[in-house]
Amino acid sequence: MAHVTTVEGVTVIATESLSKRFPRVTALDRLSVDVGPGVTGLVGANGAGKSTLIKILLGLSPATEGRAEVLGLDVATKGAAIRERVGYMPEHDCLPPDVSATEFVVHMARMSGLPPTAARERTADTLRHVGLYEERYRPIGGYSTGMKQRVKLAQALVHDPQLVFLDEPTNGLDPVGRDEMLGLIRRIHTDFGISVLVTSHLLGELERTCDHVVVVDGGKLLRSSSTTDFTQTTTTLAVEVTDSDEHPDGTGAVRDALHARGVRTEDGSGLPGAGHVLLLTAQGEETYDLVRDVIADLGLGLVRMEQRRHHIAEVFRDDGANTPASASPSTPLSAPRNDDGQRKEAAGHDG
Ligand SMILES: Nc1ncnc2c1ncn2[C@@H]1O[C@H](COP(=O)(O)OP(=O)(O)OP(=O)(O)O)[C@@H](O)[C@H]1O
Repeated sequence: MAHVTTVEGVTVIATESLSKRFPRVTALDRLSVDVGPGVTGLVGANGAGKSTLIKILLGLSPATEGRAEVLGLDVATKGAAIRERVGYMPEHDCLPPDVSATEFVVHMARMSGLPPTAARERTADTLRHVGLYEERYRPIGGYSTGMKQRVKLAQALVHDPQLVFLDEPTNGLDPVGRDEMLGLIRRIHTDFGISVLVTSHLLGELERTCDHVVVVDGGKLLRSSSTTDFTQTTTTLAVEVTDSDEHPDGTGAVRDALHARGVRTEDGSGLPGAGHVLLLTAQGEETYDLVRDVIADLGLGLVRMEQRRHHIAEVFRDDGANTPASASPSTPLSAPRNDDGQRKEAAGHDG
């Protein structure tokens, strides 16, 4: 296990062969992973072991085997010290309906040891930061899901932690609410320098938000790498063109013209984020020139021509059994199952 400190570039969370067995289920199975500063996504299907890992890292639930450190503190013996330094946003709705956001967050700040005045000031700042204004004086019971998620986020931040664990913070939010929450999460790190471990079963949103992504399935580590490695630039070119009166299927016309010049293409329409696009392998500058000339000769407009990037979702392939699989043959991924043989809902891509 790496030496752990909060200095940029080294590990803030480290686990070594960490296992958690319940009577019928192995929730974590010899998980060894190091997480550095920044925003890290922990992605996996429902039941993959994400919440279990967070509870162990907070010192709230003992591991069956293995060990883990958070901010250099051993989770088995230093739970209280870890919880002083780490904020936690739980997955499920756990807010008291009859008190206001201000009352609740002040209470949580006081529980964290802040004196009364500091607790009130920090609460006001934090609620403003998460986007709760006048409504912060109303009882939480009348809040929307998005507002409740913001209150849960605020209470995780109010004691100015070095690190926060956010368990499925976008759960139950509509696309706009999800984007707002992801923006807030990003700013937790950029504005305050707080490191973030955020869980989700939606791969696409982690791709946009995180510096680093850890993928777990059936309690096992599938992959841990920087988001840029996940979304590496490939030599595949994505080309999208306009249609014209002469060529009502502009894409088809370009495809035929390229085929006539010996360039193979694929239809990329089914890929995440792709519209009506052609994919082809770039063989250097000549390929760009050829595509440009073909489009110009046909009198079509070029909408975009860009190098395609891998999407994190490509580490998962639906082969009928929702089996996670590798994006490349060089990183084979197993398809472990829990002890009870069940596989829960597979991790999805939110487009
Ligand atoms: N206290 C418990 N007793 C028995 N089994 C448990 C307990 N807590 C979790 N599990 C099981 O351990 C596995 C991992 O659960 P966990 O909640 O960590 O998954 P998760 O990845 O967080 O998914 P979700 O987002 O659905 O909570 C699941 O099969 C779950 O049923």
